[in-house]
Amino acid sequence: MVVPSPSPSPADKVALRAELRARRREFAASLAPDTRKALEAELTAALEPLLFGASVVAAYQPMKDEISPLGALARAQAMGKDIALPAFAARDSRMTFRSGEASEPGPWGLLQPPLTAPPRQPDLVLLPLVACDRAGNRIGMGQGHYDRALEGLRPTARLVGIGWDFQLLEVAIPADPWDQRLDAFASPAGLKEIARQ
Ligand SMILES: Nc1nc2c(c(=O)[nH]1)N(C=O)[C@@H](CNc1ccc(C(=O)N[C@@H](CCC(=O)O)C(=O)O)cc1)CN2
Ligand SMILES: Nc1ncnc2c1ncn2[C@@H]1O[C@H](COP(=O)(O)OP(=O)(O)OP(=O)(O)O)[C@@H](O)[C@H]1O
Repeated sequence: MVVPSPSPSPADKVALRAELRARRREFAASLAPDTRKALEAELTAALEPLLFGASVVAAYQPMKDEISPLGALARAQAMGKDIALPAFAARDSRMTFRSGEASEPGPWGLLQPPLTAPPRQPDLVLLPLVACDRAGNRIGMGQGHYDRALEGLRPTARLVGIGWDFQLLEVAIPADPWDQRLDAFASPAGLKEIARQ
């Protein structure tokens, strides 16, 4: 008898993270620079309508395999919005969002605003991700940085996961109790709103 496969168990989150990180690495390595630029421009276009309604837009300094949200951030800045980026005092400290240029090396290998820059409460957060599913469950880098930082921002902040098209999975991602669900996923293919359950 063929038994339909159940949704993945929590252990599968670890396996999915490893698998999708590998896919992200291979995909990014396969992109010619012009192709990558064109895909990132499509992402900016997909995000633009969301920027108008926001006051404070948070994004991230991309790692080499991640799609860049910096085009959208530049658009937001040109519209006169406040922009913010993640910052950490130390590897084990809580992530905060701060305004200012990503000018200082951070403890996780990413440039960040100086810790003297003012903290911000974004109402639109563009989140990096390894993968997400159609219900808005997200797999990140596995440190819980966003889950913790976003706790206090709900329900006002809109959470939009950002990725290459294939990072939106058809399989369900097992949700942990602390996981913050996404409101939408944006990629070069466009913006997909997540239906509220
Ligand atoms: N571009 C980007 N910025 C981000 C995140 C992210 O996923 N992507 N984060 C999401 O929460 C936060 C930072 N969290 C991170 C958690 C783990 C690793 C990490 O494991 N990086 C390396 C190892 C480098 C190291 O250990 O110093 C790796 O890729 O293996 C990086 C960032 C905030 N900023
Ligand atoms: N709100 C929270 N309070 C306390 N611990 C938390 C909270 N959110 C996450 N954690 C801890 O962080 C760890 C990693 O969580 P998870 O695997 O969901 O990270 P992630 O969403 O993939 O990573 P990131 O947000 O950094 O990209 C979990 O083991 C959990 O114990």
